[in-house]
Amino acid sequence: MPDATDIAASVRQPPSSPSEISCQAVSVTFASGTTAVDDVSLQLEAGKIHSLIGASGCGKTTLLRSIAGLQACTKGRIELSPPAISERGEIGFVFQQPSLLPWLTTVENVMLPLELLGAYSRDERRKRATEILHSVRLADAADRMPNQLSGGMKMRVSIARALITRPSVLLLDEPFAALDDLLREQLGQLLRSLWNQYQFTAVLVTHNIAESILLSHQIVLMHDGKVQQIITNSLPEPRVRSIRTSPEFGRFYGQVSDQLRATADWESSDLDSNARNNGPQDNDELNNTGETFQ
Ligand SMILES: Nc1ncnc2c1ncn2[C@@H]1O[C@H](COP(=O)(O)OP(=O)(O)OP(=O)(O)O)[C@@H](O)[C@H]1O
Repeated sequence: MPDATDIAASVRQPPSSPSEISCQAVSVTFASGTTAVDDVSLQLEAGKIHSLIGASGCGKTTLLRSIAGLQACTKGRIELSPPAISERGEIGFVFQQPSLLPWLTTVENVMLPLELLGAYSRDERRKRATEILHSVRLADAADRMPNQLSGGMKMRVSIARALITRPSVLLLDEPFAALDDLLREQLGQLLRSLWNQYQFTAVLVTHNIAESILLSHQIVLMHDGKVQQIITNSLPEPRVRSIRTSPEFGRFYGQVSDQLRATADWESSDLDSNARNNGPQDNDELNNTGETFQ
């Protein structure tokens, strides 16, 4: 474990390049006996966005927490190359709840990780936080308290806070699940532009098929703690909104949707057969919202 001086010094270095994440035969079994992750081997390419998608309880969050080092693996190992260490702010984590400290202003919340790491002077921390607030388009809200922010603004602060240490890996656990569909889409596009600007490897847990296709380069489908399928998403860049109406998007949508349905607990006839057969381009509602798997 690096000491405090090493940590502060390392944060002052230029940000490291994005890390590749290698999960080798990883299993996580809790004391209750539940095996949440079951012999998962996975290679997540550096500098790309990867989605983990699958039904509720299939082990997505547990795998994400294991990558972050927040959850020990019972078997197997996870390697990040170049290495990234949470304690040095090299792995950013965005939770579903923004959980900002209510007694700090927006900019102070964003500065907090640097403060905890003892990195930079207070002025430099504020300068860096202000720059990131610009990137998430919240510069005007720097001095507001969290209770003066909307849900979407709070999430943008939470993302800014995760990026302030310039992590080489950004892990996001259903960050947009509590937001309405339009906001969700806007924040997805913001995540894409931040990824362009800051160049990290991202792993995004989501229940939303359209979101996983629009945002990520690789879609990892999980079922019962296992990786069921890995889909490389070759949709062109940039991922502008109009891609949602392209035949390629529809094909990927059908592929992910069919695979998830094949292992879902409920009958596929409970869902809109039009969406299943034709993908989202022929379905106004899906075009607007994206189908979610719970
Ligand atoms: N700390 C824990 N102790 C015991 N069991 C746990 C713990 N955390 C998760 N589990 C169990 O492990 C399994 C996988 O949970 P996990 O949260 O990883 O799934 P998930 O795919 O992220 O689900 P969701 O989409 O609903 O968030 C579930 O059966 C869950 O109940």
